[in-house]
Amino acid sequence: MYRILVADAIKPEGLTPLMDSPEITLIQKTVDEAADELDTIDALLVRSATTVTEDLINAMPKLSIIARAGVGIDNIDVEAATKRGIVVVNAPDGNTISTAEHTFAMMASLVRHIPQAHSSVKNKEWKRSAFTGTELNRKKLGIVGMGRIGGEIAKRAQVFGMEVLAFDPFLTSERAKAMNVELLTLDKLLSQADIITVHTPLTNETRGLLNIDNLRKCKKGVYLLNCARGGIIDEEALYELILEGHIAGAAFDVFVEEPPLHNKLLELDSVIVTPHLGASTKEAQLNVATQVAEEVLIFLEGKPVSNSINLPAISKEMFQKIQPYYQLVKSMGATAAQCMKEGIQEISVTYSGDATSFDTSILTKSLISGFFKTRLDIPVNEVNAMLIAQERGVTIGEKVASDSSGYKNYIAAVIKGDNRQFEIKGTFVANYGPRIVSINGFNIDFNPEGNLLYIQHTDRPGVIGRVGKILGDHEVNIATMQVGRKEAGGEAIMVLSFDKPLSNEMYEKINNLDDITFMYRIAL
Ligand SMILES: NC(=O)C1=CN([C@@H]2O[C@H](COP(=O)(O)OP(=O)(O)OC[C@H]3O[C@@H](n4cnc5c(N)ncnc54)[C@H](O)[C@@H]3O)[C@@H](O)[C@H]2O)C=CC1
Ligand SMILES: O=C(O)CCC(=O)C(=O)O
Repeated sequence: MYRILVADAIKPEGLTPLMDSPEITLIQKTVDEAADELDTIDALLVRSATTVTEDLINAMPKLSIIARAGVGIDNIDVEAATKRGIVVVNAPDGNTISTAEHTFAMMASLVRHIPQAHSSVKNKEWKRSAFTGTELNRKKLGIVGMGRIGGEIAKRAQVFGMEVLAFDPFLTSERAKAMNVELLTLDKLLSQADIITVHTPLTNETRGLLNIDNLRKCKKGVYLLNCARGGIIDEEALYELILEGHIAGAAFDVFVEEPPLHNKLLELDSVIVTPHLGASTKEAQLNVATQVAEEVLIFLEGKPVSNSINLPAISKEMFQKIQPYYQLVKSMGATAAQCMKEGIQEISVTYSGDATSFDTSILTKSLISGFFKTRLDIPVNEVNAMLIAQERGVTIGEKVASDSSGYKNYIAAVIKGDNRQFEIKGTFVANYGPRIVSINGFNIDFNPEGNLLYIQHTDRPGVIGRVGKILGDHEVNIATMQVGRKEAGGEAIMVLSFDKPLSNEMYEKINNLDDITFMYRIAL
């Protein structure tokens, strides 16, 4: 049974897949109202009203997924979530069109003074010349942040006869050409545009991206819009430059402080505002609610999500391809961790054969999480595996190789420890499952599952029999047993599996036998 806290106003129709699941209880309360039950919550759904801080995350020990019904994730401490192994998902394109349309409506309102004229007429005035506006036709629109929303605004602007300038450090010139926009530096865009609109996320790089210094480079009489996030355009600087008459006016949907109770911009007639309404349409709210509900459901079913902020995106088709290898790599990591009782410096993973036909980074993360899970008592999964390795100074390597040693697919991991190296290789055999096929150069073939005992010993007659006798004398049933060696009379290995974990007594008895070099209990 999973308990999901829906902390903000998310359209109920979109949540139907969650409501219909017998495995799920939906709790529709704010975080404050749910204070007494935060420790029971498995999943948290928010819009922008709830700030998901590290403290809130820590108050929810069972939390495994945070879903943002919208795009911006600046209200979520993603770093704190990642550290805890909590997946963060959003709804990246459900509100794109609504936000682009809202920005466009704001732009038209701004240059034609529609809100001011509206208020004036409602006040029984009839001042026509006071509200003389400017055409959009043949004006230059500067778009800062040419992503999904920026792109939709560009299309609409072109239909209105505008020339579109763009600044986006991640936009290629080919893409800019295809969109028929002129890619410029920020300074050039600022100096050429008649109207400037920002559509970046709010990050450390974009906070104050438009500030007192570079806004002075704008043409006199420029109009500015912020329908992305409060703070991308410095509010103080804008206020000052409007008072100076350098900037003609601005349209803001978003503010540093929301609601903007202490914002001086609201005192200015030439500033028009809306209360963060970009995504507030029936369509967008249904889209984002449906997207996050589906993601949460998929996640709780143990399948990879598509719109994660802190995990690589995996489509359903890709998941089908990758799924067989999940268990294999997890158990490879866990086996290595239990056979290496020392600090480690490096884990490198090599993929060959069919295992190279997709993005393997998620598998490497799974292998690393399998490794650290057995060593740490904090939740470790694909979300925080890399961070955990990095914090412990472990270097991670990933490569592909053409030689798959005769297997259809082949995954090899080498773990370098402080004193020695451990090598493990595995494959997935259709209709048969995951198999470990080599450990430290010994060929072997076993199913990495359950309670295992790995024994390295001298290849001499009677060793296997003596191990078997001790176990038989104590009524311990051996479920499976595989052996491997490099050469007759040298070192050999055996891997046994049991229905129950092997007791300390049994372990000691076998370990004390002659010819045993070393052995490890492995729980998978
Ligand atoms: N007012 C509202 O209700 C809404 C506001 N938003 C805001 O709009 C933002 C953009 O949304 P999308 O277009 O869907 O995101 P997106 O990820 O598709 O586009 C963001 C673009 O910003 C660019 N960018 C990143 N850093 C930059 C920088 N330093 N300078 C210039 N460009 C930079 C990226 O390369 C990307 O192309 C969201 O992050 C969110 O904060 C989104 C939806 C609704
Ligand atoms: O939830 C909302 O209405 C805000 C939407 C938004 O700002 C976003 O999706 O980034």
